[in-house]
Amino acid sequence: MMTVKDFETAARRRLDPVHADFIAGGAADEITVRANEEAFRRLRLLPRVLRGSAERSLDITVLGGRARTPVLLSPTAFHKLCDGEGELATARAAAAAGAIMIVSMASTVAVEDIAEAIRGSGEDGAPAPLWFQLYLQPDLDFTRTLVRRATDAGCGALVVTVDSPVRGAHERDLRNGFLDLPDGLRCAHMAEPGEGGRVRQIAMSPEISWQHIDWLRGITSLPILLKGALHPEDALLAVRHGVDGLLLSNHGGRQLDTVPATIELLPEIHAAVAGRIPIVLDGGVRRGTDVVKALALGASAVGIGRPVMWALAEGGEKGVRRLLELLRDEVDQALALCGATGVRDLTPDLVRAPVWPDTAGYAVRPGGAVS
Ligand SMILES: Cc1cc2nc3c(=O)[nH]c(=O)nc-3n(C[C@H](O)[C@H](O)[C@H](O)COP(=O)(O)O)c2cc1C
Ligand SMILES: O=C(O)C(=O)c1ccccc1
Repeated sequence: MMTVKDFETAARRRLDPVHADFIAGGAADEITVRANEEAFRRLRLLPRVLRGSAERSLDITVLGGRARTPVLLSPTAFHKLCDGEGELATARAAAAAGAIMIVSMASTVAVEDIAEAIRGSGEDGAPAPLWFQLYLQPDLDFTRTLVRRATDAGCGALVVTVDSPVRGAHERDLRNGFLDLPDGLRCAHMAEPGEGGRVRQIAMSPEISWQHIDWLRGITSLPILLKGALHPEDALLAVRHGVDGLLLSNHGGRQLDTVPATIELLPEIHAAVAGRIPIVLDGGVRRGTDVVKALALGASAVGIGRPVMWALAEGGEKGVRRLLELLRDEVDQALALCGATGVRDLTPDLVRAPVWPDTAGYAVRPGGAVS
């Protein structure tokens, strides 16, 4: 396994095709799924030379969380579809790599058990942080309980997904009839306590509004990241509502199809928040050079979704370890070739974009410069 692509190919061979489609698929025509990767490919790196970059560090600190790599694990549902150990395997691999892992609300292992599995396993006895992803539920008492569970388990931040007032139209799943988890698997956070307890469905609720963010702000002192706000006006509103960070994400093209690639939106969002809160970006990150481009354009870290699922399917905990290691090596090599010693040296002038409008008819503006 030398590249992320190798994991994708290997996972396809191992997974039930219905599950492979669930992972790879997106909404409707999957235009945004493809756009995320294509947009990274269109950008070009313009390196500096002779800057003496022998000593390099990939360490980052974001929202008080320290990690040994700028690549974090975006929240993805149902890891037990890929490996019997599910999220326990993923979390062990993330801890070994010093990577931040965002536990999905739709995980097949409970956050308490995930936290327990990595306790004391980091290099200095402290693994990189776990964050918890939340779909705000109209049942606020239930939501409050989940927030408390994540907090008590030691999670360092809450990631609130706001791009899902309704579920995206996953046409592959509809055609395949993949509507529910196989027997024996369940969403650990949605089960009522006790054997044979009722398992709730995660509600995607169109009634969720900024008032709910204010409510959440009032019940927790954990940092809150908003995941899935794409419009610069919403980024500004996030700052005004006391949100601590943005996870700039189009859900890997799984919600509204035809939204822009996240890397194309980054300069605009970066300009809008003007350094007041950190931005993490996900969507289409497959190479170390993608990571470097996103960091250069203002992201504090990047997330990966599908690659983690593929690596888990290919080789369980070991697979995810290898994935994180290879991405780390690629980022390190790209840093060296850019004449950078760390994330701080990555600046927007290192990224060049076509100046002509792309086929969608809008211009890419690296660094937020108005063209
Ligand atoms: C199989 C799968 C499950 C996902 N589950 C969740 C989820 O439970 N919550 C969430 O906020 N995002 C979820 N996402 C979106 C990811 O967090 C992330 O935004 C996206 O996968 C990033 O794009 P990438 O797959 O191109 O790296 C999921 C994505 C995939 C592929
Ligand atoms: O598939 C997804 O992208 C996703 O976010 C999700 C949410 C809840 C359950 C399963 C998947």
